[in-house]
This record gives sequence, structure tokens and C-alpha cells, in this order.
Amino acid sequence: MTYDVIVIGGGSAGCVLANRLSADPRLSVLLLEAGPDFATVEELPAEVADAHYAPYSYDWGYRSVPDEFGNEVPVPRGRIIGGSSSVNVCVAMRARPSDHDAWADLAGPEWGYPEMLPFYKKMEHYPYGEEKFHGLGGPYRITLSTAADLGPHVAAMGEASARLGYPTVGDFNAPGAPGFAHTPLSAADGLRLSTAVGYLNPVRHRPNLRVRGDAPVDRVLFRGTRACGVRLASGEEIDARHVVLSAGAYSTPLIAMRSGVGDRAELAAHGIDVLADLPGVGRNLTEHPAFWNIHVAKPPRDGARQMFGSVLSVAAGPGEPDYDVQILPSAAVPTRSLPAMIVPPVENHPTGWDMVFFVSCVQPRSRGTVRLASRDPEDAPIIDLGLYTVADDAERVADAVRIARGIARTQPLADLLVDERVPGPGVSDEELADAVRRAPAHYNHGSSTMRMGPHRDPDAVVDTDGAVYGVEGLTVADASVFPAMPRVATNVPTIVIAERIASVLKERLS
Ligand SMILES: Cc1cc2nc3c(=O)[nH]c(=O)nc-3n(C[C@H](O)[C@H](O)[C@H](O)COP(=O)(O)OP(=O)(O)OC[C@H]3O[C@@H](n4cnc5c(N)ncnc54)[C@H](O)[C@@H]3O)c2cc1C
Repeated sequence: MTYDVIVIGGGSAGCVLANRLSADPRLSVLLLEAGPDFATVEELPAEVADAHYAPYSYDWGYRSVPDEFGNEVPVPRGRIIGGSSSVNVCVAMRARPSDHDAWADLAGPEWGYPEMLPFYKKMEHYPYGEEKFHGLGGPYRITLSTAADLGPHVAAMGEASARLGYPTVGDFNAPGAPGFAHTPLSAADGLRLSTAVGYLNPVRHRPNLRVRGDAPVDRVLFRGTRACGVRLASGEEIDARHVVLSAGAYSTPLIAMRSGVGDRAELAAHGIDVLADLPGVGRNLTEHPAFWNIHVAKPPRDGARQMFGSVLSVAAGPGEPDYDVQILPSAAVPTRSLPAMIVPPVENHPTGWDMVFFVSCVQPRSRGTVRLASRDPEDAPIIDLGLYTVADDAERVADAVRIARGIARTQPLADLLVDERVPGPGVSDEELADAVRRAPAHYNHGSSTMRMGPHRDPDAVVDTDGAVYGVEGLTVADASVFPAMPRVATNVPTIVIAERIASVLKERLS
């Protein structure tokens, strides 16, 4: 059988494509996912269903190459239906109007905020009611955490921020000034709402949609320069009129390169024939660099239900059109619940409880790369996150830690904390940038490795509709096409990118 469309990767974007394209009963759609498929919420492993903590199972197990200090940073990515939306911490932030201004400048006016607002509304089920900035009845349910969900430490953080002059923001996903806000969440009643749950499960009954889990793809097949199907890692070949790459910012460039789309010299090094010489494939990897600023907490009177669910956004650097650093405060959490691969366990902890300020520079200038290690589809890529290769990024993260330290010293939060644990009181404010560089972490927001842009841009890989330059019948829709990194968490921006690309593609293929 020849499918009208094969979508590779059933993650945040792939499930959107599968839903929107198969809405046309004339289009036969096959969704191929490397990880396991769980067709109902009841079948989900408990840790994947539980929205309160990010599970680090169902993961590709990637790591960044060692940096100058020998740190090999983990790069988690979901290998499961729903992709990284099945393993993330459920923060559901829209890209800001200022991010859309940048996208419009780099990729075309259709990516501006007024043009994209209808897609945000279309994707959303906002149970508090439809209004100017929100939608009702869309596939993706967005909820707001309550003060009870977040516990007393986060409430005290909000009060301390207000005392220091940071405004309180009622609706993070409406345009407006930065400040302290409860973050919207892709979770409800403790259930993580992946795009598999929101977009895919309700349409699985469609006779023109087939979903295959445990089906890793090796490469796209071409007749001349026209995509005509895919080859699975098992060697099985499947025909299609059109192929969509939605395998995420790390895997999409790998599949492209194995298929002959990429930098000529890199393809030649692996003996791959060149179909389209596109040097931008695997370049421009952008990540939000982060630091775990940890404070020993007094045990909370009432336990929180949600680890993360609020954010303070601040313009720290000069000349930014919007905020450039973010501080995500955690609830007070048992020390042993922090991921050991990121926060080494400590002996003789004074209380057994910590409060984390997970801080980031959300407009980083550093860039990294994703490269092929070999032609074997099961080989991990060579990932160089490139964190802090531009020194200013470490200064911005240090700015965020200084702000977090100031809030930790301010009442009423100061009364709920004991002392700073990481980096610790022995590290002065002036030494923070160095401490940040020596303990690299990130927000798990890797993107832009198949960047969207005009053909004249030598690093652009896809056009404004996600079509890959130099070949026909091949589209990319996932976080790899971000024209620039938004200053927010990347799941919702990936979903709206997929929504827009799906709407254009459906028109073309129908
Ligand atoms: C631990 C973690 C926490 C995060 N927390 C948040 C958060 O709270 N809020 C937020 O907004 N963002 C968060 N993110 C980021 C966000 O989830 C991602 O940016 C987003 O999911 C990316 O979507 P995508 O479609 O590009 O890729 P993914 O969702 O990763 O989907 C790619 C899919 O393709 C599949 N695939 C890959 N290679 C192949 C192949 N060869 N053949 C077949 N299938 C393949 C993968 O298994 C995966 O299912 C987090 C990410 C992680 C990893």
C-alpha cells in the first residue's frame, strides 16, 4: 500500500500532524514511532501518567560530548508515543509576542503573533472559558495550578518577589509585562497530558489513520529528488506520497542526513550520497542553559502536589525587547526525590527537604551541533550542546541566581529556608558565573537544528511552510524548525508550529 503521508515520530508535533491530516478522510496517514505505543490512558505506565515528576525512563539516553571541564550533560528525550510531551514537567507556555516578532523577521510574516493566535486558540481547551486569548474545545487541555498545588514555599516566593518589586502576572499566556506567574500546565487531576493523550487517542478509530509503535525509522527513500517512502531500521520499506519528519531536534537531522540531506562534507565522511547539500542540518542547536540553585528548606506544613508550577521572568540584560532570564521555583521537595544524575545525593542533610530555583537564560547566544556518529539508526548522535560557548550566557544565568538569592533572603520566604546548599554560601556573587559554567545543565528545550528561513539564508533548511529545500515531498514539523529559540518552554510552541504546518500541508495534499 502507498500512504498519502507518513509521519516519522509520534511526539509533541507528530501526534498533531497525525490528527490534523487524518481529519481529511481522503488522506491515508501512517504514524511511525520508535518507542512503545500506549493507545489509552489506562495502558500508560504509572510514571508516565503521573504529572508531578518527570520520568527519566522511556528515554533515548543521549549525552552531550564533554565540555572544557569534562562534564557530559544528559540530554533526555522521550522515546515513547507522545515523545517528550510524555515525559516532560507539563509547563505549558505560549511563545511570547516578542518571540513571534523574531520568527516573523526570520521566517515570514505568517509566524507573527496576530497570525499565530488562531492556532493557539485552536489547539487549546481552556476550561475556564473562551475569551480573547484562549480557546475552548481544542484537543490540548491547559489548566492552571492553584496555590494548594504548589505549597507554602512557592506562595512565599510570590510574596517575596512582590516585595522586591516584581509584578504579579494573572495569565502567563496572555501578552503583557513579565513578572511572577503561576504557569499554565498540560496536566489535569495529576495526569500528564501528552499530545498522544490530547491529539492522538481521540482519533485512533479513524479508518484512514494507522499508528505503529516500536518502529524506528532509518531513512527517507527518494525517487530522484522526490521522497517516496521510508525504510525502517528493520529493513522494511513503506511507500508514501509525502513524508513528514517529526522526530525532534536530535533525531530529525539524523534521519535527514542518513537520507542524503545535509552538509556535503559530513555526508561524504559517512559514505552517504548527497541529494540536497544543506549545511544547516544539525547546526544552530539552541538550548536554554540552566543552573540548579538549591536551598535547604524547612519541612512544609502541607505537602505540595506539583513540583514546578510557577515562574518569575525578569529582563536582566540590556537591550532585550522582553525578559531574558527565568526562575522556576520548586515546591519544597524531599531531597531524595531530586534526580541523582543532576543533583548528587548529600549525606547528613539538615532537614531532608530542598527548594530548587531552576534558573535559566532564555535568550542564549551559544549554539551547538548534532552530528552523525555512524549510519546505524540505533547509534546515538554526537551532540555538542555548546552551552556557555558565548560567555555572556553564563553571566545571564548568574544574574538569575543573584535574583534568586535575593528572593531567598526576603520575607516571608526567608523564614521557610535554612541555607543555600548549591552552589553554597562559600561562592560569592562575583564567582557565580564560573560556578554556573562548571555545573552545566539545561531546560531540555533543544531546538532549531533544521532551522526555518529564506533560501538565501545559508543555514536555513526548510521554507516558511516546513518544506525541505532542494527536494520534493519532504516536510519537517517539530522543534527542529524553530527559526529562533522562544523565551519559554518549548512544548506548546512546537505544537503550534505543527498546527500551522499541518494546516498548510492538508490543503496541499487534499
Ligand atoms: C525531561 C523533559 C522535560 C521537559 N519539560 C518541558 C515542560 O515542562 N514544558 C515544555 O513546554 N517543554 C518541556 N520539555 C521540552 C518539550 O517537551 C519538547 O521541546 C517537545 O516535546 C519537542 O517536541 P518534538 O515533537 O520536537 O519532539 P519529541 O516530542 O521529542 O518527539 C519526537 C518523537 O520522535 C520519535 N523518534 C525519534 N527518532 C525516531 C526514528 N528514527 N523513528 C521513529 N520515531 C523516532 C521519538 O521517540 C519521539 O517520540 C521537556 C523535555 C524533556 C525531555
